[in-house]
Amino acid sequence: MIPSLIPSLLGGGTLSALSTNIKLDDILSLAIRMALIGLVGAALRQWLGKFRTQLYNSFEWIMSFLAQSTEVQGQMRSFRLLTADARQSKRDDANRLKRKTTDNSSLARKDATFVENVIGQLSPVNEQAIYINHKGNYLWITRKSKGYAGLETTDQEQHLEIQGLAIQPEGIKQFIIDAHAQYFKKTNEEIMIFNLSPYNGVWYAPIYRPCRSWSSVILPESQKAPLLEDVENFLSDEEKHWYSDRGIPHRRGYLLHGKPGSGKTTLATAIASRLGLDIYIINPAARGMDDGKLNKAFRNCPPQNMILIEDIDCVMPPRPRRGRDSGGADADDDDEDDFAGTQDAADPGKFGLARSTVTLSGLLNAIDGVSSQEDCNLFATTNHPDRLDSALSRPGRFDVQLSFDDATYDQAKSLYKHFFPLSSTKSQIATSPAESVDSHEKDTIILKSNSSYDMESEDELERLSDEFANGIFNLPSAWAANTEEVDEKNHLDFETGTEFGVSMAGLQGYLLTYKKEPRLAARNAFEWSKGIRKQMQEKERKKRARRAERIKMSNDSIAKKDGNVEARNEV
Ligand SMILES: Nc1ncnc2c1ncn2[C@@H]1O[C@H](COP(=O)(O)OP(=O)(O)OP(=O)(O)O)[C@@H](O)[C@H]1O
Repeated sequence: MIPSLIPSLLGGGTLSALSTNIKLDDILSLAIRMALIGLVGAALRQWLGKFRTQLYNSFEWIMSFLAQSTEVQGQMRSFRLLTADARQSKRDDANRLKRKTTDNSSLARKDATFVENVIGQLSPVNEQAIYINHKGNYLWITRKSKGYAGLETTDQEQHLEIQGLAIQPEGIKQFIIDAHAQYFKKTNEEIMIFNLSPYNGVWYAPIYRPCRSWSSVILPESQKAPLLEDVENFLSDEEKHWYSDRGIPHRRGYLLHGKPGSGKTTLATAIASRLGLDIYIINPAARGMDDGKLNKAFRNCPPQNMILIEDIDCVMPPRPRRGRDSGGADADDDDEDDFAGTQDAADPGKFGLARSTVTLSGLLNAIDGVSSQEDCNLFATTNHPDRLDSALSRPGRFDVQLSFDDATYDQAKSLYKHFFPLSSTKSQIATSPAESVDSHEKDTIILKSNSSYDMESEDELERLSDEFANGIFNLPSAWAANTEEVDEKNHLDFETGTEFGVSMAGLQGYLLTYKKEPRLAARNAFEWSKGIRKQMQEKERKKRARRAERIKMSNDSIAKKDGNVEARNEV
């Protein structure tokens, strides 16, 4: 009946009726089917489950999942390609660092990276639902934002709305579980590092880095082993219950302090690698930071991980410049420009971010306020422990403190041996059964198999490492026989008796220039350290001259004041 009415509705002529008769039937049946689907859909939609990405950065990891699922990418008809999204969804696979490509040109590598990271990682546009079939469950995902038209909104103002069918109650849940698992998936050889957005205090997508092997951190075992044990013990269930039974917040702080480039961050990374912890890095002095964002960052950091505050002294207000202001002779003005407080307030800085306004009380509150995260290790590093407020070292905040210094003679030797291991060791490790090799030591193996020099014997390695360390510390070769005496001479120039120090980072930089020439590295060490010595002496000379100048100016000004007083008295 209905089909027969249509031709007349369309104008009724015989011609049109004849030519459209079959097509109209098709169209009609299609329309009826669509109407039915619409009706069923509308009915089902009444029962849809809904999820909004507002918790635990779920916006980030679901976007990342959408960007990396080939199934979803194939279904995506409308998309946007923004660098911000690409960064967000990028999975910076640490294994890529180790991957070998047949075409080794940097252009080919760049192309491959671009294809992997950007093309094929498309993000949905706002307000347009994408329909996906995730493991047989139908889902509607809509990206929404509270931003203003035409303006790119920040992550915080955006969310995803996920809808699923009521008859598939597990659909949304399964999708969220899978998206979460993929985002936080890492291999045993990777470590996840999270950085904080200074715009809104939300954790960015993680970057993946190869684990730092325990043996590559060259510090006395008596220094690093107890620290590892302490962290491991703290994270154990037993310890957690102990704290909770006594109503004590389950937190522990570790302060690593000392000279730059001495291995503070490296040790923290090696501990995280060893215990499989993710690292959440906070830089309170970064532009855009304030107490609120700092607090939020701490709260949103998942438990059983490591929070790492780099250069914690940067939140302290700048000290008065004693030397200049009061004429004191002990001012050290070499390093006064790294405080948050010295950032130029008027300068809008990169991306219009204002200078950090994080306060000491804000930091203390974030660390151990009532609402602060528990069950986390807090690591902080500083080159200036003397600048820290005593409130920070109050018991319960940074209970474990570890001091780091410039390289010692023994460390220099060990670093040399780490760089140029014996070729025989290489074959020994390479032929051992895979399972017997500690996974954390694997990078050492890579280092060995990449080296193309030949070290003849253990004796030669010992002799060259001595030559290297003697060269660095300007010691005659005889000193190597008496290590106790050498230890006493660490950080002193043998000839002049003046202080001399070189960081492990500095030694590493030097050895990197001789990757395949162990003998040359040992032979030239003295010349290299002589250059450093000269630079240090020059720096010291300038510092003394500046001090003398300040003292003179101060004395002149006192004399002038006294002269004025005397003149007035005479008048
Ligand atoms: N003890 C060490 N053992 C092995 N490598 C080290 C050691 N100390 C420093 N290095 C090397 O030097 C570089 C810098 O080290 P790291 O960042 O850990 O120093 P840091 O003490 O945290 O410095 P800063 O105070 O300037 O942040 C790294 O590449 C690391 O490999």
